Amino acid sequence: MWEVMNDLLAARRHSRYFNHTRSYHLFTRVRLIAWLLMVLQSGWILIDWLLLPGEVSTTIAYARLTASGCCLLLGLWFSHPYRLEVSLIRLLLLVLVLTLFQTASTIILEHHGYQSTVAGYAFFPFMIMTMLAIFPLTLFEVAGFAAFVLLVELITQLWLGSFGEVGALNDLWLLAVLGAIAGWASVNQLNMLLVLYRQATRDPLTGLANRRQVMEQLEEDMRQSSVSRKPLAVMMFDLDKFKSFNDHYGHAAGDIVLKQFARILRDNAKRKEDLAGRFGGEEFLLVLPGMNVEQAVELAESIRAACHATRLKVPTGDEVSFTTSIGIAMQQPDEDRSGLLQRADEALYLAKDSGRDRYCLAEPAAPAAA
Ligand SMILES: Nc1nc2c(ncn2[C@@H]2O[C@H](COP(=O)(O)OP(=O)(O)OP(=O)(O)O)[C@@H](O)[C@H]2O)c(=O)[nH]1
Repeated sequence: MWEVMNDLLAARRHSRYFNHTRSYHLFTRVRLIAWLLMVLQSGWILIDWLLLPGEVSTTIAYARLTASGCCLLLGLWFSHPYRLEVSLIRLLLLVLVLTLFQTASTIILEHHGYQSTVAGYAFFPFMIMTMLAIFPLTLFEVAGFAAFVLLVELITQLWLGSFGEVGALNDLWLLAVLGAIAGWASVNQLNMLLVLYRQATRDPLTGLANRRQVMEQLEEDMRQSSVSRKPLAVMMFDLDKFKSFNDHYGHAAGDIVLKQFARILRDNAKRKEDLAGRFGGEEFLLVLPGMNVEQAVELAESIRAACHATRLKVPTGDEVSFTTSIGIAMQQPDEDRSGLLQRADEALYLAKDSGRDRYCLAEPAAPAAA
C-alpha cells in the first residue's frame, strides 16, 4: 500500500522502463493538444472579429497567431518520446504558452475596457486547469502545474484590482476545485497506467520483468550502448538441479526458492539502469547497461555466493539451500540481440558442464568470415 502511495506521489521510484511508457503517453497527448489548440487559437480570430471592434480584434489576432505558432512548433518538436524530463518540459511549455496568451489577452482587453468578459476569454484559466486531467502525472507534478495556474490567476486579479470581490473569489475557488478534480483524474490515470504496466510486463510469481519486457528492453539498451559506445553485459542464470529439487521438496518449495532468487537478483543489481527478468521457468536474465567485464564478474560472483549461502524453510519443514550457474556475455560491436543471448547461453552451459554453482564468461564472437 505504502509502495503504491509512493509511486503516485513522485516519480523517484519509477523504473526507467515505466518512465519510458509514461513519457510516451505524455508526448503523444501534448502533441495532440498542441495541434488542437493551434487550430482553435487561429480559428477563434473569426469570432473575435465578430464580437470585438477592429482595433482590439487585430491586436488580439497577433497574440493568437503567436500562441498558435508556438503550439505548431510544440507539435512539430520531435524529441525522443521516451525521455520523461523532455516530455514534462513539453507539457510545461504548453501550459506556459496558454497562460502567456491568457495574460496577454487580459492586458489587451483591459486596456480597451473589456475586462475579459468577451466570449472565449473568461474560461481560459479553467480550460488550462481542466486540461491537466488528461495527463498521467504524479501528485507532486500535478500539484505544481495546478499551483502555477492558480498563481497566474491570483496575480491577474491583483493586477486588475478585482481580488477580494465576490466574483473573483468565486473564480479562485472554482479554479481550486477544478484543480483538485483534475489532479485526482491525473493521478488516477497514473495509477491505471502503473497497474496495466505491471500486469503486462511483470512475472506474477517473482515480480521481476517478464520475458517480453526483457527482450524489448535488451534491444533498446543494446542500441543505446552501440551509439554511446558504452559496455553492456548480460547474465543468464539457471538454478541447479531444480527438477530434482521440485521432485524432492514439492512445487511450492520450488516457488519459494524462485522468489528468494528474484530477491537476491534485485538486491544485487540495484542500479536504476539494471533490469532483472525471468526468462523462462527457472531461467533468469540480468541486463546491465554500462557495466564492464570486471564489474560484471564481480556481480556474478556476489550473486552466486549469496545463493550458495542462503538457507530457506520450505513447507515440508526442511531447511534447504540452492545454487545457480551463470553465463556472462559482453556486447560485441555489431552484435545483435540473439547473438548476445546465444553466447550468454553457451557460457551458462559451460558453467553447468564444469560442475554448476559457478559463472563462466563467454568468448567474444568470432569475426565473420570474409
Ligand atoms: N516450482 C517451480 N518449478 C518450476 C517453475 N518453472 C519451471 N519449473 C521447474 O524447473 C525445472 C527445470 O529443470 P531442468 O531445466 O530440467 O533442469 P535442472 O533440473 O534444473 O537441471 P540443470 O539445469 O541441469 O541443473 C522443471 O522441473 C520445471 O518443472 C515454477 O514456476 N515453479
